[in-house]
Amino acid sequence: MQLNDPRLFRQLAYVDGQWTAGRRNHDEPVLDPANGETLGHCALLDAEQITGAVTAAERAFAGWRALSVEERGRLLQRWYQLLHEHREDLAHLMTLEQGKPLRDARGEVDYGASFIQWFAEEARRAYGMTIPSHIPNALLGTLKEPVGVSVMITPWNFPLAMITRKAGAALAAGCPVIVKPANETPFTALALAELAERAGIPPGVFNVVTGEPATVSEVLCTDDRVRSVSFTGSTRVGKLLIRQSAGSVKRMSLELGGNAPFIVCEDVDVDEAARDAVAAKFQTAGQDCLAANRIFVHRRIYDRFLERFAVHMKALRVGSGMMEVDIGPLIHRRAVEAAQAIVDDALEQGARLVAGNQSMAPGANFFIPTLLADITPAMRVFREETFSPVAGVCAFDDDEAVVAAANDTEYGLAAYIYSNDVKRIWKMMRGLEYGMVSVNTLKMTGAPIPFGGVKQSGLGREGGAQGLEEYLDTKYFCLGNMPGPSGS
Ligand SMILES: NC(=O)c1ccc[n+]([C@@H]2O[C@H](COP(=O)([O-])OP(=O)(O)OC[C@H]3O[C@@H](n4cnc5c(N)ncnc54)[C@H](O)[C@@H]3O)[C@@H](O)[C@H]2O)c1
Ligand SMILES: N[C@@H](CC=O)C(=O)O
Repeated sequence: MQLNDPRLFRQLAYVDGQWTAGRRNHDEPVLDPANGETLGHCALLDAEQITGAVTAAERAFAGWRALSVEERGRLLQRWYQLLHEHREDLAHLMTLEQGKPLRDARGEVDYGASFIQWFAEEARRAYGMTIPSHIPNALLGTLKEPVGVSVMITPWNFPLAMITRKAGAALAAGCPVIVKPANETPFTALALAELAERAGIPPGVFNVVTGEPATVSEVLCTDDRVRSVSFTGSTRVGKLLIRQSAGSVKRMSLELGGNAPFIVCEDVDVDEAARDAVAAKFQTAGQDCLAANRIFVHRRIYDRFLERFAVHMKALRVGSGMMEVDIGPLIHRRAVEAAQAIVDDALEQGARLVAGNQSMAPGANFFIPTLLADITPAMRVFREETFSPVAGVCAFDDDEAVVAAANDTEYGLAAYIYSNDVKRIWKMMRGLEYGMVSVNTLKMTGAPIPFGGVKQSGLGREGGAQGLEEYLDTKYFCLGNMPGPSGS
């Protein structure tokens, strides 16, 4: 692997400041999704080694929480700077293991780094409060304290930002962290560990464990010393982690699947809306929790929208992320088969194939952008998060009906509205059962905003002031029998 700094390519787990192999060198290959070649191996730690990571984090907790916010902030700022200095290497590692175009990978390094900087500053504002006393001669108030050892289980689609959005907050709050990245994309996470070490983050404070997912989660979610579990991934695995963590009643933050509606009203510029819908659908090859999954278009502009959508979609270049492309490979062959099954199901049930010819795919893991018109709620493309470059579009006539159709899902992460009528936008926005609604723009995320969903899309928020709260407990205090006036 050609990196400017070869030491960023780590194949061992990082526990208590030590690069750690699996017992008997137990490991598994990590493949380049663009060509199936082996990039390297990730260590498979056993249950005892995972427990060792909890012990290390628990040991490191006292020292880390005792640092002033300025000292923790300085270390995090140094980590942030190192991410920028090594932006090109991090982006290369990410493209190789995840497949996304290099341009997008660079964007993710910037996006991911921004969370570290944000939380390094935001930790200064972890204010408690004083409470006007109802008890004579007492002083009442609250303090914010770090929750303790925090576990982060993250997906392969955003191998860097899904870690830093959690770890930036937890570390800033004073919590030690154990990250379990997806086995498809461990190298970006391990490079983050290398840079955390160089930034001076002490041993045991930032750990990256790799292993068989079910074993790792079982050990971490059932260990009493782990006080918080933050997970980004599928709703299926999220539910499993809730069950595993129930026995020890942990704090849980869950960023789960989405099934985003993209609603286009008839008063918009049709070409611009179609261009944005294409971008919202095909970002990260459709493997994005914010991807427009169901596109609802007012009947008056339906045909023209489909025509413009197809034009913009066909302009997307598909190929290895190392080349000048817009869409890289899907993460593995199973994802290609799943996308094809969703297309087949829709066609069998009467959807219209407007564009998309899978015979043009440049390799086994690639899926050619596909446009299906006239989709209905009976189809999988409507009900499921497709997580692939398959776009499903249908027409609507009435605002109330389209909001009801958009809400007809167990998910509630993000929704999009395109219109120029402010009263109509407001009414729709209030009616949509989603954690995030983006109006006339695709760009809605960033470090200062509370990212998260409702319904089965998750619990809690990441980013913004709310993101820090996920790693803080509120301690109430009552100082009784104090001199002086009370209740003021
Ligand atoms: N809401 C968000 O912010 C957000 C962001 C990114 C991805 N996602 C969601 O993530 C999903 C895609 O990611 P994915 O395929 O990596 O999800 P996934 O649930 O399969 O995997 C996520 C993580 O869980 C681990 N895991 C898998 N099976 C497990 C098991 N049986 N026990 C314990 N851990 C297990 C994986 O190794 C990985 O680290 C999509 O549903 C997407 O919407 C959500
Ligand atoms: N695109 C999302 C991640 C979802 O997959 C983000 O911006 O955080």
